[in-house]
Amino acid sequence: MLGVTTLGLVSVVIFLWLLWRKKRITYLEELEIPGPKPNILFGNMWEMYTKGPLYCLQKWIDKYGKVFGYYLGMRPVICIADPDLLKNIQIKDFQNFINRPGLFQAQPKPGNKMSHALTHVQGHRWKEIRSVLTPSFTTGKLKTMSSIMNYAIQELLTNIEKKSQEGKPFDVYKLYQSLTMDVIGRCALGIQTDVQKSPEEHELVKNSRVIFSREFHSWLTVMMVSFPEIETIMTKLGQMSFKFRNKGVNPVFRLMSMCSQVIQSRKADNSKRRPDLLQLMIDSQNKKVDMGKITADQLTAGDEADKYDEKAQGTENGDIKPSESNKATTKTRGLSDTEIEANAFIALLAGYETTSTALGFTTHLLVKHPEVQEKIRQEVDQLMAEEGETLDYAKVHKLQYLDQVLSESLRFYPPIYLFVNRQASKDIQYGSLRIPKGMTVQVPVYHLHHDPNLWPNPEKFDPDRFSPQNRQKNNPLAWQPFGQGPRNCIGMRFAQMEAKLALAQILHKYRLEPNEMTEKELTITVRPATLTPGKGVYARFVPRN
Ligand code: HEM
Repeated sequence: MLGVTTLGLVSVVIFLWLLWRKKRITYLEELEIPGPKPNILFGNMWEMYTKGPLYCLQKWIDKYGKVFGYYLGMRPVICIADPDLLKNIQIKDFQNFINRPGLFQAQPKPGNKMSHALTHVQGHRWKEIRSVLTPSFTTGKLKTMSSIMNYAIQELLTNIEKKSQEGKPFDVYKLYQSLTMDVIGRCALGIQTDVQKSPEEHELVKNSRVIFSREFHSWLTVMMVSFPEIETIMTKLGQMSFKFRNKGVNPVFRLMSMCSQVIQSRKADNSKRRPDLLQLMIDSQNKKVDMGKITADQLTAGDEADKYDEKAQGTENGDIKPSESNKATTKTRGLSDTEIEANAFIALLAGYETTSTALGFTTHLLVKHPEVQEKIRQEVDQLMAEEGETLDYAKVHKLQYLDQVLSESLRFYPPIYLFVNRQASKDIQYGSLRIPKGMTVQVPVYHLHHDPNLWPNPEKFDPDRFSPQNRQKNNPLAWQPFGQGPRNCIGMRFAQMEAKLALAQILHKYRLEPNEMTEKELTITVRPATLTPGKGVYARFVPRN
């Protein structure tokens, strides 16, 4: 009797659960947004898992157009590959799309430190934290950082020389990972690590590599998004698998605790003050941040002149209006200890992963295009002959062709392809498209970058797309390696300067040629949000005479 009752109850629960799921996966249909048919268990995640997200998103764009909906598990997503619509969402109506939703996981729970990191923090607090961190990336700060970057780049060059002399092919992507960890450690947190002395062994890089090691093609990701009910269990399993691959140590906790030690030691000793990101966060604790003065435009990282100027009034970009909350705010509290820790941690990871990947991708493209290498070399040689061999912020800005090459490399291989997402904070209508409150809007960065209507002959690597004359023809919203709008990448100018300083100095010293390990077509590993060279990046570094 008890058995029958239990069976009945279980059946009812399963029935209601399936009913709930059925309701969820008809949501986009109710909104009349076209898209692939979802499955009651996995939404459209199963197809993405088996065929890969790059393939699926392209197929769906081809079939349903530049605005379509699909289900990442149970989460409905509106994917928008139309730059005009994106301009509204990311820039004009930014105040209604401030938040970046978690895609594969719900937002970290409030107790989780990561919920305080700039990448995850929500609403008004995001603006406050971003306004504290933004001055770390002003022109003045970048100018002082170029010498620190150069110092680290010399160590990279020494490593390349040593490896080349050993005579065996080596993966230069790994050397780039140590470089970018070294640079971000020095520039953001003021720590001098010997990370480049032992590029394959250092604890900082080893832990970070594990954190970024998960692939999109992972059953954990599929289960996490498809069954939000068991997200906590899946998160625990994810942590266990991290620990398993990292000799029993949770790499997130390890890096967090390293950051915490650095913060404590800086706070304890005033003589350790430095003009860096960490110091700005610590100093904010004794101040009130005046949000009344800060506009959305000032928070947008851009490669033109500084926007973060206390005296600046109004907006430089006519499309960005100061938001309601900007107008209304007054002085607010600085960063708490937890916020400092979370943001030190995220700066370390963000500064390390993407910039090294961009350097790796660009190196591969340069090996394939010796004529492009040669043009950069001529530009660098000429600049160095006229202004000396030590490069700095101002000199790097004169390397116009190198800038074109980096922009084209970031178009061709955007290191981040599935992270530029926004969440609607209220119902909003664009023509026949209704975006309801809470909906996730996704920018398919890779596909925008390879859209033949936006980039003629998109599979051709052609730095001339970004020449001063041609640049004006490009739709600015069609180039999103760093996202767009006030929530774009805060480290954009930092990353560009670091990559250009490194490339200029490598090419001044070496000619890059293919060797027996160089892949004709680079294997790309598709991770949940990033693309990385799957089998490393190999080149012969031939010293110039
Ligand atoms: C080539 C290198 C880099 C690439 C391709 C890149 C790409 C991105 C992208 C696509 C976003 C999301 C933007 C959006 O949603 O509109 C982002 C956000 C972010 N990036 Fe980067 N990034 C790079 C380097 C860096 C560096 C060096 C740092 C730190 C110094 C950094 C820190 C951050 C942070 C903190 C955010 C979150 C910003 C916010 O939500 O306000 N990134 N990045």
